Amino acid sequence: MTSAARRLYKVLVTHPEVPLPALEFLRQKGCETIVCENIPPVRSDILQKLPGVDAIFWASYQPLNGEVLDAAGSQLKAVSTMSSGIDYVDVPEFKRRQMPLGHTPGVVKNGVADLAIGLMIAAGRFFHAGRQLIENSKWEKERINWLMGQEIRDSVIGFMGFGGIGQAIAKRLQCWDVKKIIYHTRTRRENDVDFGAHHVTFDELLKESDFLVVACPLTAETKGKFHAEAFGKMKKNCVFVNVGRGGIVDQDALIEALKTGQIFSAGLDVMTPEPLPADDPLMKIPNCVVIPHMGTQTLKTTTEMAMLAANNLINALEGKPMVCPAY
Ligand SMILES: O=CC(=O)O
Repeated sequence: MTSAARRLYKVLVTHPEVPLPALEFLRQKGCETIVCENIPPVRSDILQKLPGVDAIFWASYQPLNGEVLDAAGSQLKAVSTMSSGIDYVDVPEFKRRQMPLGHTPGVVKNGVADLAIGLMIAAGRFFHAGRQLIENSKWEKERINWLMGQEIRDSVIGFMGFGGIGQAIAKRLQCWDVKKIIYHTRTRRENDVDFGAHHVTFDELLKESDFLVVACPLTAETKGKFHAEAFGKMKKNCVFVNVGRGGIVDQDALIEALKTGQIFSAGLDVMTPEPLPADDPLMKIPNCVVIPHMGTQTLKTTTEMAMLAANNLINALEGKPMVCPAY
């Protein structure tokens, strides 16, 4: 097909910071890109730019639902998020309309795994409490029994979820002299032997883990899964890390478990709400390390995510299956 005869697809990109290689790729493939200018994206602006587009590159955690699809119109052919988690997407509505939907799992695993290990260490070794003591001029001299943390060595590492992220963490831990790796998922992962990991029930996960890492998506099944009763079953030395989604945890119950010493400490990249207000009770707990949902925040990972989202769209526009369909 000559370039003159080639159909020019319009792609709305909802965020101006989408890495350039992805925009260049879309343009090379013959797409006109309409890039929203607001940071953070403004919904009314997105809705106003949507009519007539062929595809949507959704780089936002705002609800992606029927309103968006209606605003685009019947010529819309494909949507991809630039995220692994799609808890903000009305997937049943996409299914009902048979609208191709892509997302970007897989490529997020390395960035998130590095960060999860950082949180295991930061929470297990009281980075936040230590910093607070310095800030409050309470650095105690000549102490031995002070800020005593948990080591990863000789620990049972438990994963809630054992997909790409959990496995990337387990891979990194192979040289860490851990005692055992266990995980809970609905069904056993066939490749768990590659990581020396053992499938366990949810109760066993709670009762046996010295470090418990939440690395699963937020779904109807996982929502609020870590509640008071669950924290009550955990070991007192348990370091709880969440790189999944805040909604998987009953945050009040977590705060209580941390305050009462029911568990040892927590490291959270995700929480409720996001952004977390500075005066949230979570911020006042010394044995809790809180960081602002930055698991994928490296240039390498965000570029890979953007490229994957762009490839999802191009495939769908060319009538092929998306690289990573969300359903
Ligand atoms: O949280 C990050 C993602 O879902 O990609």
